[in-house]
Amino acid sequence: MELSVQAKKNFAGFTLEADFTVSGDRIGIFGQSGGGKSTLASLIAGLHSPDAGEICLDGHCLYSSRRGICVPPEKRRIAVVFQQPCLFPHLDVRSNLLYGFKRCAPEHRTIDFAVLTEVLMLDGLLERGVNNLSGGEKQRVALGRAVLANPALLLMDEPLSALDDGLKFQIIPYLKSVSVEFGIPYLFISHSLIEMRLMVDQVLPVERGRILERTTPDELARARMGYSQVGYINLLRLEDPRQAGGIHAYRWGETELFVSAGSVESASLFELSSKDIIIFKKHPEAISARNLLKCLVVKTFSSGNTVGVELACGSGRLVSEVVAEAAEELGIVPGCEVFAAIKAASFRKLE
Ligand SMILES: Nc1ncnc2c1ncn2[C@@H]1O[C@H](COP(=O)(O)OP(=O)(O)OP(=O)(O)O)[C@@H](O)[C@H]1O
Repeated sequence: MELSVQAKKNFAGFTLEADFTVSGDRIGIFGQSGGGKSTLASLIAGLHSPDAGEICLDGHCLYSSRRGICVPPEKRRIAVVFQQPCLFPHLDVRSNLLYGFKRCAPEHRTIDFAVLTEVLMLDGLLERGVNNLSGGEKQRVALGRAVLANPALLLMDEPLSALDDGLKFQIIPYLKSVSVEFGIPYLFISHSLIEMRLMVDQVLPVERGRILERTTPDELARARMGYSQVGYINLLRLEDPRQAGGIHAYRWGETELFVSAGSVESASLFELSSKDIIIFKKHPEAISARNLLKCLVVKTFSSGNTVGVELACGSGRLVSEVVAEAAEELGIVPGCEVFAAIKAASFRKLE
């Protein structure tokens, strides 16, 4: 997918100015509340018109003030999924889904209904009224309906914000798999950096109506580390859990990690803040932290007043954070060996 936007939109007290071209299948628009993300999305989808400019998707002009073009929303082949799933309350799941087909020109009706409902795990719910669904199930129906329209672009505006963490991280694999399975590129809008890192390959940060330089979600997380109270969030998929005393032991590549949260049932995604990893230059004799990992410093980077230290622990990577003076005093430079201590309680289970 290639999207180019040169557009200006003025509201009283707010101006959005966008000038970018992106290509790729999983693109994020990230920024704090009020920055202009939804305004940008509405210009792309055609829900609002720019004051001036040009918007093109895959070489087709959707809007051009100069050429007097403004393709109506239903003709843009852009499906939108909002924060709150807007389903028809009087229709069951099947009829809500099939509404997507109706929005689709016959020549584009190529998405296989049975395959889609299987990918989204909706096949057991088709006869159910949508009022009897959980929030996550409703959002999967909204997504299915959008996908059945076989759009050239799926535009998701904060689709996970209304869900609690457990559901959110369960839904993310569905969101990604429909894109892969049916070859539908998406633009994913969120103010959550973790969602960005799990959902997209490239990010356009939006700040006070301006679109900043494109980056990767991980680079963005590193750049913001020193300015964030939560630091850089390491995302670890831990596997093969087992009970170990009162806590749990998980396999992380070649390493075993001890974690207070969790269960013995299945692999899970955990977060671990860069602030919760303590670096020792020498082996500490006796510490209370349950995890002590021998690591190699791969890279260091600055962010605010802190230094990010990228550590290789076998095939796994972690980012720790130390104040600049500590990094200098300890001589933490790429290539040196260190020990990383992590308390079992520092891991937070996401799914
Ligand atoms: N129709 C409108 N009329 C007037 N002002 C508007 C309109 N739509 C948005 N705005 C203003 O434009 C600014 C950007 O809003 P927008 O919804 O695009 O931000 P956002 O980044 O999506 O925020 P959030 O994450 O809170 O949804 C805000 O100051 C908002 O009040």
